[in-house]
Parts: sequence; C-alpha cells; structure tokens
Amino acid sequence: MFTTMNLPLHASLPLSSRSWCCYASLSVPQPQAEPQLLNGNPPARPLDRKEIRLGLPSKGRMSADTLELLKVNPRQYVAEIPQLSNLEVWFQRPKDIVRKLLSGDLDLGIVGLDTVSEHGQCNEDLIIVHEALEYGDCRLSLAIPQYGIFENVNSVEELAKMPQWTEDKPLRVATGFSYLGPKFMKESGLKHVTFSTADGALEAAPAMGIADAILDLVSSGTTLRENNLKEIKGGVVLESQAVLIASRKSMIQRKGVLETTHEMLERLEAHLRAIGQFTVTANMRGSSAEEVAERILSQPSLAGLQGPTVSPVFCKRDGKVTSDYYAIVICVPKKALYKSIQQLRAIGGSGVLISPLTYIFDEETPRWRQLLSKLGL
Ligand SMILES: Nc1ncnc2c1ncn2[C@@H]1O[C@H](COP(=O)(O)OP(=O)(O)OP(=O)(O)O)[C@@H](O)[C@H]1O
Ligand SMILES: O=P(O)(O)OC[C@H]1O[C@H](OP(=O)(O)OP(=O)(O)O)[C@H](O)[C@@H]1O
Ligand SMILES: [Mg+2]
Repeated sequence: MFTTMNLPLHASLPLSSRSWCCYASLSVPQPQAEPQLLNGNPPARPLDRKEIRLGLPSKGRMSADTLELLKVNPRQYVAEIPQLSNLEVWFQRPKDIVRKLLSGDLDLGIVGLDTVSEHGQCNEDLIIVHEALEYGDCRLSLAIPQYGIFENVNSVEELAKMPQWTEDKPLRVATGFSYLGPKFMKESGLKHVTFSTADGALEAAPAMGIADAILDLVSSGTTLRENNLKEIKGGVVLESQAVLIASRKSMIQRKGVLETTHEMLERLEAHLRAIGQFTVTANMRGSSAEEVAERILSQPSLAGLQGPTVSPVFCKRDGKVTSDYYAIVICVPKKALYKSIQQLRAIGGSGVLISPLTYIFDEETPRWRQLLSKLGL
C-alpha cells in the first residue's frame, strides 16, 4: 500500500482530504454520483458489505503525515495493490474514525492514541494493532497559569492542596477531553473539580477568567508559553502518537479483515524500520571476501543489520577471470551516514553509492502474535 515500494493504495477517485472514500479495487476512474449527506455523514452501507474499510484522518495535524506514511497523494490516483484489492480508504475526522470503528462502519483506522483513549473509552472492541507509528507525537497535559495564585504551584500535588478549591468553588478545567479529564483528576486525588468543554482556543480560557486550568494536547509547548501557561509535575495524562487500530468484531467476523490487518502491520513495521536507514554499496580492493569482510567489521559504523554482504566483482585479465575487487552492501542508520563513509574510505572503499530503503522485512513481527493472542486465536 505504499508507493515507495511500488505498492501504493489504489483508488478510483482522486484522493483529496475532501473526498470521503477511495475504492482500492478499481483501476479506472469512475464517474461518481454526489454522495448524500445524513447528519454530515455519508449514508451507511448495508451491514453485509464485503469491502474492508480503513479510516484515515481527513484534515488537521494527522492528515498530512498519514498520507505521507501510506504514500497516498491527495492529488493523485493511486495504483492497484492486488493484495489489498478489497480495501476502501475513507477520510474522516479522527474522532469519527473511532466512532465508526465501534459502530461497525469501519474496520481499520489510523488516529492518535489520545483520540482512541478519549472516544474509545476502553471499549473492548477496539484493538491497538500498532501502538507507535512514529508521528503525531504529543501529550495530553494539565496546564495552569504561570501568574497569580498559581505562581508557586508546580505539581498536581500542590494544585490539589491549594485551599482555594472547595465544593462550592471547584477548580475549573477547560478541556475537549471530557472522558479522560475527570478520570485523571479522580486518579490524581483532585476532589473539587469541574469541567467545561470547548473545541478550540482552550489556552485563552484562563486569561478570560472562564477556567482556572486547561487540559489539552501539547507538543512543542509554544502555545502554552504564548498564553503564559505552564505544565506541572504529574500533570501528563497520556503520551500520544499515531496508532493503527482495528475492530475486534471485524477481525473475527468479517472475511479478509484479519489478513489485511496482518499485511498492513507487516508493511508498516517494515517501512518504519527502513526509513531510518540507507543502503550503502561500495567497491573495495581485496584478496578474498573474508579479508574484505574483516576490514569492514573492524569499523564500528559498518556492521550493517546482520553484517556486510561481500560479493566478488569479476573481470577478465590476460585471458583469465579474476576478482581483485569486491562489492559490499550494508545498511547504515541515516544519522551515521557521514561517519560510515569516512570509515569506508579509511579502509579503501571507493565508488560509494547511497540509496534509500523502502522496507526491511524482518522475522514475523511480535505485534502479530500479540494481536492473535488478544483475539484469542
Ligand atoms: N500539537 C500537536 N502536535 C502533534 N500532534 C498533535 C498536536 N495536536 C494534536 N495532535 C495529534 O493530532 C490529532 C488530530 O489533531 P487535530 O487538531 O488535527 O484534530 P482535532 O483537533 O481532534 O480535530 P477536530 O476538532 O476536527 O475533531 C490529535 O488527536 C493528536 O493525536
Ligand atoms: O505545544 P504546541 O506545539 O504549541 O501544540 C499545542 C497546540 O496544538 C493543538 O492545537 P491545533 O494546532 O491542532 O489546533 P486545534 O485547536 O484547531 O485542534 C493543541 O490543541 C494546542 O493548541
Ligand atoms: Mg487540534
């Protein structure tokens, strides 16, 4: 399902964050009737649908990185993947992805862990298949003003001990996380708390006098700083990043969902493993493959994933086939690239070629075993 491996998701429609659905099985663009809207949602399909549905964030923070990870270009038709030919991609708001997984209208989805935890509310039907897709990093964190009565308050414990909060005058927290917020406060021993919900610009609530604290997502911390707010010790409710989720019911009951989940998991893992690495090939003069390998392994940055591949380069000299040169292939972490080139040169490497890696398939992923065991299979 990744164009980087020439196995991109295939769609019959131009993928745009405004189109709802891309069918993964048709190769020729089809004229589509305008979808009808029911309360802002496309009409439900019959329950006995055959297609497998993957929900991806339609807009916002997660959208671009998800499209990048899956190599779905919103302005492009994507090619067919025979293996995932029964997969439809639906663009939805993150919280709607979770809701539609629970209602059975989606089978798989990618969202932030914060969204699954808030809107999934520990529902047993939601299974996290891959918990670390390495983007969308943020934390759900409690923040209070840097000024006034909060100036010397630096932890949840100190906040809880403030005499200001009583039954009649509780701590007012503005948040969009109305499930996780109260749960966290209860667990943290903060007794006198009320919550107000808001959808955006939460950071302004304390300065406006609408709330005393906020509970919101933080990544760089810039928004908090700009609004004279601070995080406090013990105030992180959840560390979040993008995750692949699936419906237990779908995986067990719907034909092909478990296989598709397995394949997505394999590809995602292999891709995530690969994006940090380069393939390095070089030529090296030597008397034997073993002697060349020994020279390479004497360098700390040239060990590769499982040691170097060393192959003789044959040429004909005076009518005889000889191999004075060897071609070597290693994988090198992107961060160590320049150091590796220096080390290669130091041991006589020349003609160094660097190529990006798309996938590294290792042994069967432990996440697959974990998934099967969660499903009781
Ligand atoms: N500052 C941030 N840095 C990194 N990731 C973030 C940040 N804020 C949010 N995210 C991640 O991106 C996800 C989507 O956030 P985004 O703001 O795009 O949507 P949203 O506010 O939930 O959308 P909507 O209001 O339409 O429901 C969040 O659930 C979280 O996982
Ligand atoms: O720590 P920072 O890097 O400053 O990021 C934090 C901000 O990012 C999120 O909002 P977003 O920009 O997604 O806008 P939204 O309120 O429209 O969702 C979050 O609600 C904060 O406002
Ligand atoms: Mg946001």
